[in-house]
Amino acid sequence: MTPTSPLPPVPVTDVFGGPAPTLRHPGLAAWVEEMTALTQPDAVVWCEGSSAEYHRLCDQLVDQGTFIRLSRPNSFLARSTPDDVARVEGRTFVCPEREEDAGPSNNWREPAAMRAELDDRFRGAMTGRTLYVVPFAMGPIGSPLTQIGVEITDSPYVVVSMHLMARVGREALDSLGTDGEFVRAMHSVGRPLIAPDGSCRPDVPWPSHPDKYIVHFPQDREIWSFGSGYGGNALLGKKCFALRIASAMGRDEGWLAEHMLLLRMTTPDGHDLHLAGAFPSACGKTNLAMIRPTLPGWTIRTLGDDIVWMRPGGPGTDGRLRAINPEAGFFGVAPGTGPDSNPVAVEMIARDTIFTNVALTDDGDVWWEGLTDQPPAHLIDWRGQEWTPDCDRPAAHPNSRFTVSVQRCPTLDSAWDDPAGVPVDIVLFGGRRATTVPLVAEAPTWERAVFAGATMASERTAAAEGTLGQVRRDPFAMLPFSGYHLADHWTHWLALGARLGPRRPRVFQVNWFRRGAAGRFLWPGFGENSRVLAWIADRVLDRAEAVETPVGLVPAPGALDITGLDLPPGTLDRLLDVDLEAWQQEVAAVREFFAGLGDRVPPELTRELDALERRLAAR
Ligand SMILES: Nc1nc2c(ncn2[C@@H]2O[C@H](COP(=O)(O)OP(=O)(O)OP(=O)(O)O)[C@@H](O)[C@H]2O)c(=O)[nH]1
Ligand SMILES: O=C([O-])CC(=O)C(=O)O
Ligand SMILES: [Mn+2]
Repeated sequence: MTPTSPLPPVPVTDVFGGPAPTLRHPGLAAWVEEMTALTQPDAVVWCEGSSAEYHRLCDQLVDQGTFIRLSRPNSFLARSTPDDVARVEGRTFVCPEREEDAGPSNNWREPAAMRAELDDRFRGAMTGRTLYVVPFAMGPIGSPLTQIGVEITDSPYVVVSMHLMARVGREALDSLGTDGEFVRAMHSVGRPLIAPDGSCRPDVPWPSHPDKYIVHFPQDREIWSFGSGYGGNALLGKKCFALRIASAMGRDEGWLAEHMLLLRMTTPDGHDLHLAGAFPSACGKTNLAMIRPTLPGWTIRTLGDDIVWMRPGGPGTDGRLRAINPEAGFFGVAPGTGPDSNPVAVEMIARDTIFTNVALTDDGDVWWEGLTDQPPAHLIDWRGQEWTPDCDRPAAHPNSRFTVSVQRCPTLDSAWDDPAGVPVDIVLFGGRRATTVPLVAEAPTWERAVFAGATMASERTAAAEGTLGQVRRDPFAMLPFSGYHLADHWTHWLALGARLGPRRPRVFQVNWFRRGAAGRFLWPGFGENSRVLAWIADRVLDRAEAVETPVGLVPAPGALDITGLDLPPGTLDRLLDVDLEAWQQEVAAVREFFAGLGDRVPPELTRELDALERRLAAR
């Protein structure tokens, strides 16, 4: 090695070149210094989360070609490179000390070996760039459920996205005090502007690196993300912290971090019920969270669309599960979002929104499949290429997204920022299944509820790399997001149910995606899902009829309100049908799945599987 002269001091400022905030937390200061020495940026900028900071960085992103300013107010389009459009599950690692604690669903490496590899990747990774320090809170400041994180990143796109998705800045920093605990979230796009031979190279609109690493050390509450600028890989408050790290914290501390939407529904006679629903990626959480009910008299208010943290209420509460949405923004799927399917979202994203990988119209606005029935005659597609309707390719990437603050949501519930959270009355498990799973079924016991969550399966979507349409087991919609062994997660749910006793939420399985012979969806979905929610609410309020099936309680004839729906005769029967042969195959698939998880599967769930098999045989 050639001897190196000591590095010149790196300027440390705020985003305008003014003084950085005075820091009272020596542990945080030391970590930032250590990361600066490792990655060798030209400058260090501390973020305070102000709107002036947001606008400054957006202007900078426009200047450097990452953002295109749109005609809708204060909105921007970013186009990623074609190899950086979704989460990379194959390059995502969960690295506790012992491999068996990560479980077979997670990629694992021995932590010291992984740290050495990351050290190599991050050494000098930010040369020529600015290192941003982004303190953020997940959850309302001052809530017992809230956790603090600090993301270090060399991507201003990530900084502005974090502004929208989390509570960034001063308050988060202050709530750390002098020695508060925080999650260390280290991110680099992995494209230094000074090559190893010392030569400079120009920046590109979407810097990234072909070898990506999304690494979690749950025991150290630490995340290292390298090579990607895409949402789930780079906005580290979201999947990495609020699900993978937080689920491990919850296991240790008796709470839950789940891939769920959160809403409040009010019945026509004024009952308020809170619902938390787990659906895999791109299976309808955002849509359900913002549903505009077609049934008269029902109101839905939005609390969250992707992540819920919940714990049994502490002293002075009613002992039920209390839930918060730890995020402060929505990172939603664009395709399929239109005035008919999700009018609330369409209104929400009319301004102040960052779009990624959608198409650009000739008048400087955005378009994607499903926004309008007829596509515009000419577009620039998500790759920046000319597009006309006769092109044989989508104009927007199937996983193109909008990023927007919750404040823009027209149906936002007033309690979304309540430090106490909301009580959970109902838990929903949903998936995308063309066959087998009925439109709705209630789990009659807690064991059967946990069994329903543990055996969820769904067709693969564009939200992650992989083959679309293939059915895979996705327990609790957490397969790609659990920070520990999946089967331990089920044990945790069983224990929590025992602790809650009669204050447990009621649990229902739903499937909006069952298809008929012609391959078309049998159920109209979207706003019409309010009919299913109404039956669920009335079950909880003890005023809706159900009939038993081997797979749970389904609406009795006439109990699900379908008045005014244009359903061909027999459709509801097919939607609620329990196909014995399909369920026998399901039992076999679950048995194989359980076998792959070894002896960590709780015996309660193996007993439930046997019981299901017996109920099917008895039919
Ligand atoms: N047929 C049908 N499609 C739906 C329904 N709800 C949502 N979708 C479609 O499913 C896709 C994903 O919906 P989202 O609500 O964005 O899914 P999500 O679970 O929030 O996705 P992530 O943000 O990846 O976690 C969109 O293309 C929707 O149009 C429904 O009730 N019926
Ligand atoms: O995390 C992401 O990239 C988007 C998302 O919500 C999911 O995939 O569930
Ligand atoms: Mn999601």
